[in-house]
Amino acid sequence: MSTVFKIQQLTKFYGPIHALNNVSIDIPKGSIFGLLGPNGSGKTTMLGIIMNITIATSGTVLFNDTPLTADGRKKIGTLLETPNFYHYLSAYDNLKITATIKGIKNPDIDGVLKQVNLYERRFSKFQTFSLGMKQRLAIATCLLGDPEVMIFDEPTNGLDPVGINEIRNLIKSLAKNGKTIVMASHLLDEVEKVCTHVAILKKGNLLVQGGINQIMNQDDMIELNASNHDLLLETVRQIPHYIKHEITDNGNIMVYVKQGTVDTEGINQLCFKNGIVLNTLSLKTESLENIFIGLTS
Ligand SMILES: Nc1ncnc2c1ncn2[C@@H]1O[C@H](COP(=O)(O)OP(=O)(O)OP(=O)(O)O)[C@@H](O)[C@H]1O
Repeated sequence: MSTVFKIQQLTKFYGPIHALNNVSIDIPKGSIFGLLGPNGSGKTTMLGIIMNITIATSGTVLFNDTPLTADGRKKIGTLLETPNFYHYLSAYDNLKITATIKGIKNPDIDGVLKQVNLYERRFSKFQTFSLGMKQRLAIATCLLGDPEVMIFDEPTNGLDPVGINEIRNLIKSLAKNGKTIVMASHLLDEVEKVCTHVAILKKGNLLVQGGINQIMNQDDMIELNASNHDLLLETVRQIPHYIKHEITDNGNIMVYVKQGTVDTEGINQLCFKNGIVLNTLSLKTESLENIFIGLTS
């Protein structure tokens, strides 16, 4: 996978505030790249530097292996804040005006409206749109110049679950059609469901980056319980590839085994051989939220 953005040793000071500390990130072509971090961790600063809006104190950003030029900038669509739309004009007319302001010649407005699934409503007034539709129209403005990369800051901010789902599906379909998406988000569940790659920042430091599967590639967990709790506690240590166990809030036993080795049938047989009848046996996966909290707390 080639790299769209190569961010190298980026450092940013705002006066005494150290917003980014020697951060290096590779953003692969075709990825949906989630930039995560608690408030004030440097996400917006990072996006600003990528877009040449904010000047780095030191470090470099390469776009397709070269420093970002005005021509390169045209290949990047950004949605860092919600654009102003005319409430009494249609989706079509709003996009026509945006294209004129952006100096885009012969914009494919119909094509863009189809991509964001608003073509059927192209002649409806903006004020009749749901929040999700308004945000899809905002994303449509980024698509007007047919960018290679799209950068979003909190793209589902303020949307209800239906709107969030609409944007999630749209982002996935844009990536399927070859766009690279970079998005800053607080919503870990959203990132887990949408992103192919993530980087986690904390106080300007990069904690982890990589493919979502690689980052989520934690040990397997099995939740167990039986009426003979004490005997079960002794037995769990005999489970092949046992690492550790914890007691959960509801009194079950969470057993961690080496990733990819879990054998639920074997665990059931082992318990039964030891005179234990399990009343709970379920395979669990670590959520990105748990990993994030573990890394940032
Ligand atoms: N223009 C500025 N002047 C001074 N300090 C700034 C400026 N912009 C950001 N900062 C500081 O830099 C640090 C990183 O801020 P940044 O907005 O990049 O983080 P963030 O992860 O995007 O936060 P949030 O999730 O709250 O938007 C914070 O301490 C912030 O207060």
